[in-house]
Amino acid sequence: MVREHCDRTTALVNESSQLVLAGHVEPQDDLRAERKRASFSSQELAVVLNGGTEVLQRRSRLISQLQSTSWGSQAAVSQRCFHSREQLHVEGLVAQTEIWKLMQSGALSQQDAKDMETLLTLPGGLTLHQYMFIPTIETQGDEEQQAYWLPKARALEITGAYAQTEMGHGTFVRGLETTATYDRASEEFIIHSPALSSIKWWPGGLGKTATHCIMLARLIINSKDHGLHPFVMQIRDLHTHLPLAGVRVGDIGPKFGYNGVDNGYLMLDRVRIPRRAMLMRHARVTPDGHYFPPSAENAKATYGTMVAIRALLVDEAGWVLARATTIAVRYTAIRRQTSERVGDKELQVLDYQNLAATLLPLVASAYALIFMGKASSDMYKRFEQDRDAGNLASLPELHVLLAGMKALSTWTAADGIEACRRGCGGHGYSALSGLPDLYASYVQNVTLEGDNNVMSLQTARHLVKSQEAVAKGRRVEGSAAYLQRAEQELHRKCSVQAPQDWQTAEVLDAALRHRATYLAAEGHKLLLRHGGGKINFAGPDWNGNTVQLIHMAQAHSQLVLHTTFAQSVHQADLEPAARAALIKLVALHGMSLLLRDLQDLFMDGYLQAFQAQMLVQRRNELLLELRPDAVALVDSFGIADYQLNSCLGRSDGDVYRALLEAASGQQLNKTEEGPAWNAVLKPWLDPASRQQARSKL
Ligand SMILES: CCCCCCCCCCCCCCCCCC(=O)SCCNC(=O)CCNC(=O)[C@H](O)C(C)(C)COP(=O)(O)OP(=O)(O)OC[C@H]1O[C@@H](n2cnc3c(N)ncnc32)[C@H](O)[C@@H]1OP(=O)(O)O
Ligand SMILES: Cc1cc2nc3c(=O)[nH]c(=O)nc-3n(C[C@H](O)[C@H](O)[C@H](O)COP(=O)(O)OP(=O)(O)OC[C@H]3O[C@@H](n4cnc5c(N)ncnc54)[C@H](O)[C@@H]3O)c2cc1C
Repeated sequence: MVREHCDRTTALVNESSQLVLAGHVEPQDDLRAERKRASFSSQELAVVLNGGTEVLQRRSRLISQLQSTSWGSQAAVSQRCFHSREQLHVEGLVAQTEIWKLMQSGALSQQDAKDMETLLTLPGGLTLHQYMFIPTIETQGDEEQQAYWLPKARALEITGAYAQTEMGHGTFVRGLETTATYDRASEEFIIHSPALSSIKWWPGGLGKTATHCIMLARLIINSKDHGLHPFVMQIRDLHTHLPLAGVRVGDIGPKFGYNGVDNGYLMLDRVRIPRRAMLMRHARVTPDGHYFPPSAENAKATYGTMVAIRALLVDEAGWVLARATTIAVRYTAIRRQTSERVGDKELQVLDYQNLAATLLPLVASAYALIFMGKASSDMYKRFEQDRDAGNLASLPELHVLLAGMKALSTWTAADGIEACRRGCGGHGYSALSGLPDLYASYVQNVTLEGDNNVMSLQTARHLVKSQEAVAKGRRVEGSAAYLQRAEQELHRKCSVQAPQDWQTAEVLDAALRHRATYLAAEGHKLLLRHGGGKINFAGPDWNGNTVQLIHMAQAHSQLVLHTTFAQSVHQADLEPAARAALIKLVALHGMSLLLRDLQDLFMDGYLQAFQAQMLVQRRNELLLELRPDAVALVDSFGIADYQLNSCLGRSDGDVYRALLEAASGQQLNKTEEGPAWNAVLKPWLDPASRQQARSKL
């Protein structure tokens, strides 16, 4: 029936094709023309961005494999937006367990399995098992504990969640309330939720999937509180999947998006777990109740899994924004709207300056974040190697860099998806565009794994401390090392004399560096003034100035992001035409960052009005120069139609046919009269039924 309906509508469209206006252009022709006029080869750039031809080939192989399954077929993927929470939950788990099976049989490597899940973009109840439960045991369990838990977790004999956040506290980790009281007589911990606010609330997979969790609880021995520690805790029976005695567990209900995942709650009534359930790589409790705390440099070891995930989130942000911009740029290149006279060729909406000024800087941000993601994961890998050799010296720098970058990257990606959606007009509001779901399931990233404001304030704390160190004549290393020259920097003025000057890397770097230095110096001064010459990192001095401090951290992270982008393009193995386009993109990125907060550069007289006008002029010229490469730039992300799952973003540009087919094929169109006809509409609208009803009165 659905198929018939679809065929009929398509036939109608074909029949009426002789009636089209003279200026009509087929969308596919528009995309073909866009590709023809690009200045570089998107295939070659895609190889560089994705890390080699093998990566791209491997990905297409994985997509073919997915398409040959019932759970990963194109039809299954495109039907997802019509499904209920329960369906999505089961579908997510089917896909994850099937992928797990392939991995265990040796048909997929661990990396293949992760990539397959990314391609499928169907999060499930096992995501936290992979990304937080297993890694926490790997990094915080001792050898014996790893040998006991990891084989079971990897074989999926148990499944885990990461239970840290509680109803009353997510941000303030030190304030969590669940207790783990040691009972020396039985050599057990008693895990208990002492208040409503202490109920674990939010952990992914905890609601209906997990049999176990990493339980973050305060360790109490002989009434002494030793603060937060991780425990591996069983919550469900392995035969029946029912909660164990003393455990109340469930799903927290529908969310803004991400609804296939069973984020859960967990309430514990004095549940006993063995002493060796406490992960003891860093801190230990002996059978007779002696506590050995972690060494000073491992003091923040309990926070380790969060740092790892923040690195992943930075890596993910650029690719998510790449998906959104691919959809929006391709669509706005085929979408034509308005001509002076009816019947003339209408303009591609991407040629309106307002759209180019929205979308092209977002394309630049996606590139910047992809390069930043690579740099962050390289940095994290180096830290892992050092950590495994017992050296944690790089953790403080890694934490402050990733905290600020997690905030900047997820804010940029989330806001960018929504801007892409709006840029697509009415069709952007349709779920068939792929953008509403992408936004709804992505925007959580500005909150989870450390709310972005809070993360920015961690970076701000470090910047203020660095300013303090410089003032006291101490050296500052790492990403804030530029503050070493704050004194000289604050006397500098912008050197721009002509619009073209804004294009040079030195000028843009200098302006972004000046802005970050100025804001750090101002933030430092502000806190000194409020503290009467002393800096307080808590209390009213700090809490009453967080707007300025967050802004300061953002300026710092933007500087790091931009310089990493510029350096990465400089070092990348690119053909000359692609390099030329990317150099322009780097410039657009820097200019867009400056234009967003231009007032900062006026505050201390760094910039003059004529220089600001030149910046706007040069940015506008750059939009025109980059416009012919817009489609090639998004094609270069190399994102397959399968993964885009969007009627608007499809690579052949056949958008309108795709919309019609997807709309007419859906469940609500299963019957011509619609599901409400018989019971609801018919008694009102059908004259015979009305007559019958009246005669019964
Ligand atoms: C194509 C690629 C795509 C790949 C696909 C990948 C897809 C990704 C998939 C990922 C799936 C995972 C989904 C994740 C789901 C969400 C899970 C959660 O939310 S779980 C729940 C997540 N929950 C959260 O994130 C909670 C957020 N809250 C917190 O993290 C903390 O409470 C706090 C950091 C805000 C404060 O902590 P507090 O203890 O009060 O600390 P103070 O402020 O007093 O500062 C004292 C000192 O400590 C220092 N320091 C601090 N942290 C760290 C660290 N980590 N380390 C080192 N140091 C650290 C700090 O710098 C300072 O140093 P100094 O200045 O003295 O030298
Ligand atoms: C989809 C999703 C999945 C999640 N998955 C997990 C999981 O698997 N495991 C888990 O343990 N947790 C999980 N969480 C919880 C998540 O980590 C927390 O929601 C997050 O850390 C924010 O904490 P909160 O909710 O307490 O926000 P709050 O801290 O209550 O934030 C409320 C507001 O107050 C502001 N604020 C709070 N403190 C400060 C401060 N010190 N300074 C300035 N502003 C402040 C914030 O910026 C925010 O605007 C998940 C959350 C979501 C949304």
